[in-house]
Amino acid sequence: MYFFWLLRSIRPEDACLHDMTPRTILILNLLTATAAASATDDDCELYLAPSHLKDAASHGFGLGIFAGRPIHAGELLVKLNEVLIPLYDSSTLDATHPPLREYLWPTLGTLPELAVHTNDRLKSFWFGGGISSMAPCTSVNFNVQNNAAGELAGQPRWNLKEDEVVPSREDPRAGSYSYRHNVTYIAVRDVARGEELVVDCFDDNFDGLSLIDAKRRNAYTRDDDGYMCLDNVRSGESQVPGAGRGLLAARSVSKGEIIVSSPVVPIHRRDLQGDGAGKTLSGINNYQLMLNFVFGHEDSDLLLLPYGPFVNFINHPATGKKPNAMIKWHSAGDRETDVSRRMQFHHEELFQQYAKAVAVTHGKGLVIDVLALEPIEEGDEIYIDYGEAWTKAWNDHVKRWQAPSGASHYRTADQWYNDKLLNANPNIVRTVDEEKKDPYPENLQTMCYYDSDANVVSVDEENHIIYTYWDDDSWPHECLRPCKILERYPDPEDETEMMYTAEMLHFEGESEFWFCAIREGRHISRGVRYDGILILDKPYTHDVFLEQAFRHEIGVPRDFYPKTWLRSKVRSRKEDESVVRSEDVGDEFRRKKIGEFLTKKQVMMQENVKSSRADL
Ligand SMILES: C[S@@+](CC[C@H](N)C(=O)[O-])C[C@H]1O[C@@H](n2cnc3c(N)ncnc32)[C@H](O)[C@@H]1O
Repeated sequence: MYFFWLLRSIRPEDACLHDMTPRTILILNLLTATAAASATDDDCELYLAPSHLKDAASHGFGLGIFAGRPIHAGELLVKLNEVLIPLYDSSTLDATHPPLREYLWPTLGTLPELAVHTNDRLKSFWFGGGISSMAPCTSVNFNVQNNAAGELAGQPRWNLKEDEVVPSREDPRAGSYSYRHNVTYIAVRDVARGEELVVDCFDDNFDGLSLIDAKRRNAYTRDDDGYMCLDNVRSGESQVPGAGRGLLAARSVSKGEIIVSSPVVPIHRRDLQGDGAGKTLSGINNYQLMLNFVFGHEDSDLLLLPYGPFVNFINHPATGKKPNAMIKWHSAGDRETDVSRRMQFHHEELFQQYAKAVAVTHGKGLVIDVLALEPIEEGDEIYIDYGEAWTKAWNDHVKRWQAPSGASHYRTADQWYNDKLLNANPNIVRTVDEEKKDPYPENLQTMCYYDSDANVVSVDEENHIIYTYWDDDSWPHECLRPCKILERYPDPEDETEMMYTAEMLHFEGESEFWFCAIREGRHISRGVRYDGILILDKPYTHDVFLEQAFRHEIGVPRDFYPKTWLRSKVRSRKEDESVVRSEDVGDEFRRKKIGEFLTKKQVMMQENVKSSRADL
């Protein structure tokens, strides 16, 4: 049963992983960790370099992530463990299709527990730097797969490692960074040294054949154009009290050395603002949490989101401490390059464009370098100066902060699970009758996975339609909805386990066209196992939705932004005809088409719902 819990998010099509138990995966992880340790000093475990695939397959642009040593099937790429930034109710992103849209993933399917927080479940996304954003994706011939919050590799489902990373709701830091991290990938087959990482997605445009071609190419070496080793850093708990995670040096770095580099994706400031439609962005400054992770300047509407590995972890130093690093634009120097236009990763011509045009330019990368300002020892945290505007905003925020009512008792669902794991009998969910005597905290609700394809098995004496859906081979993880637990009884096949009867409930404002909408009648599921029931935060109750949560971009020095990007300059000058506009950028520079953001099954389900409603 426990094994099933761990494996439940593996889809049937992922045949190679199907054959592996979590135990096998764990053993493989241990074995491969040893292999990694024995790599020679010259080897860089993982590196960035111009992507062969994006060049060959007309599929995106710029840099890719490469294996500097062989990676074995089942190995978890723990090193590249990224912060997960959620975006909620982001209907504007759909309408304008900014470049950022191509770096986002749907929460439904992979992380439905994030989607259930908001009204519009199809408009909530997650962003992760590193592999999630840089690796090309394909539905065939991929070599790594998202580890969906740690489930595949036998890690705890709830991706909080240390409880103290989450601030108390009484603290002004509440909701100011993502509490979710540990976005990792697992190798689904052996990956050769020098091979580019390619992730699993539902994009059919890219058949993966070029991957075979790319595998034949020689591995890059440190001297090659665009090679950037990722071994200098790792993520870990920040040394700034209460600041969450931070970027730590994994080896000593000399003054003047480039610690890590990252491409950035341009975003228009309005794309992180609320459109007034949803409840999500109702705070004092009305911004998505993502604002706290982007670079920007108060005189510009152009924001830059770093999407390379590790860079989203960099903090501002604690009061009284100095930054030991700074960002600068990447420079390839005067070297002649034979890297093609598509593979080029730093398009300085964007400096000649207006902010408005840059913000809608798909596929032309810019790269920043993080430069050491002083010698940095292994284990030291790497800090950059977030700038005066940020520091003032932060200090004002701390002064203004008033803990919301009930803050001292507040626990997120993740924390609640962590507490619960410490107690006996963790696998019991309370029935409605038990809840009357022993309620769950007010901000939490019971939610059940639900299969809209479930078959009616009977109608009970009160005319309730009874469905059963539990099927170990096809985990119905697309649909998650509030439910109440009517009864609990021992599993007839294994008396040590419990089964549940649950009634599915409606979401507030649920659309009848949603493919997870409940069909007619009361929907009561029998035979639900513990794995099918989650205790989750009620919509809009999580710290990330706090009205007064801190929101401010990371400030760049004024001279870091070219004049064309600054608001005052644009206003005071007529548009220059020689300035390149976004229309000049062809479609071939788009990163990837993740199109509908729904899985194929979800699209089919949605169409079925619509056509069956139309027939009525
Ligand atoms: C780009 S993120 C850095 C990564 C972040 N620490 C995390 O765990 O996701 C920026 C956020 O980190 C926190 N932070 C960074 N430097 C800080 C500092 N000196 N003091 C307090 N909070 C800080 C703030 O919440 C800020 O909005």
